[in-house]
Amino acid sequence: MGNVPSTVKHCLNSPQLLQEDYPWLRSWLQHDKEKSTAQGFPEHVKIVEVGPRDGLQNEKEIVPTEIKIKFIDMLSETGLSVIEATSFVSSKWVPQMADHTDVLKGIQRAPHVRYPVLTPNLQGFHDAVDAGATEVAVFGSPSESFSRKNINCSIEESMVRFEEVINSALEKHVPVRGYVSCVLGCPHEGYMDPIKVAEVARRLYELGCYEISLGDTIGVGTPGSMSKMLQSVIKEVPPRALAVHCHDTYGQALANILTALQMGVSVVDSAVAGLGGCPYAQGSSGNVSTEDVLYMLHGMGIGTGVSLPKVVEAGEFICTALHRQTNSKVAQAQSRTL
Ligand SMILES: CC(C)(COP(=O)([O-])OP(=O)([O-])OC[C@H]1O[C@@H](n2cnc3c(N)ncnc32)[C@H](O)[C@@H]1OP(=O)([O-])[O-])[C@@H](O)C(=O)NCCC(=O)NCCSC(=O)C[C@@](C)(O)CC(=O)[O-]
Repeated sequence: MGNVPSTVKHCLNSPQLLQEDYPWLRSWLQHDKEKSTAQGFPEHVKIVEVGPRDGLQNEKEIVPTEIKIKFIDMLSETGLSVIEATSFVSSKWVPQMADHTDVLKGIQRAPHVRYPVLTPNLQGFHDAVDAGATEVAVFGSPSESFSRKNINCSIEESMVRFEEVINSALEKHVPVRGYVSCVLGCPHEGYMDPIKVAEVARRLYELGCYEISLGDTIGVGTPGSMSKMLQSVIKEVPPRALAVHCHDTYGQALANILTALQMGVSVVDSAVAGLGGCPYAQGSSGNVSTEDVLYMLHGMGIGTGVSLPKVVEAGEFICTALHRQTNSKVAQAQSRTL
């Protein structure tokens, strides 16, 4: 094994799926004849790619619209089934998303891909539908302070707005996803009571959101706090309707995701190259990188339908455009190895 690059040595027990990503690994990989999905984990995980929205919304320099469009078009070729494209929020609040209509109209929609967009209120919802959105997401928080800082209203006011959006959306047969931010900690209030998290998740679910994404917005969670929070949320919302959305500020994201998968969650939000951060959550770093999530899942024999090499390519494209190094460990390892 002397000539085997160190990044590859780590893969020696990895199963079939990782070999499909990287045929050049095949000669080094031990062939495990048995079905190698790790026990207690789902066989398939849906990845929700949030790079074009959560990944870019906090970028100081405005990313040209054509770069965003090309980025999304590249992601559409990777096998991803959901790519969050942009957000219909106030351009005074988030200037980076001001080109939402042009982005949504400019992308080449692949038939197997859904392109949800964020809509905090009815104005955003109507603008989104006029621009061609066929799926939207509302975003709330169990933290009163974060709600006011992020969407300029109290939790109760936000629920009224979300109900309006959800009712209008359902009338038009537009599915709505619900985010709950700061589920493992808030930049303003610190510890978040899992009961409060569960309450907001339940309300969004009861209002008609088909899926609730639980966001560790500032990436402070650990497998312990993730497990405690999920135990509480699962009492109110079934795990099949839950997703986890982990930022990687403290390097805990993959461990937190693994914990969620063991508890029955099978939808994971991530951003190519680990881009991202919330403009109203100081100190938050990027999302967990899609490349790293795919590498872990495929290495465990869990299917995603997504091509890791194509995602790495999309990551290289956007990092070049942003004049930035990737945050993905897998992409970094690839560039050292190849
Ligand atoms: C929610 C608002 C719009 C309320 O903004 P507001 O200022 O309170 O709204 P308002 O109703 O008082 O209206 C004031 C002005 O905003 C306009 N306005 C009103 N609504 C819209 C709209 N939808 N789109 C465009 N413009 C809008 C409205 O037309 C008016 O314009 P003016 O008359 O002054 O010219 C504002 O606070 C906002 O845009 N916030 C930005 C929130 C945001 O995008 N945050 C980041 C995403 S959330 C996140 O990152 C967390 C998440 C989801 O990723 C999960 C995680 O990581 O954990």
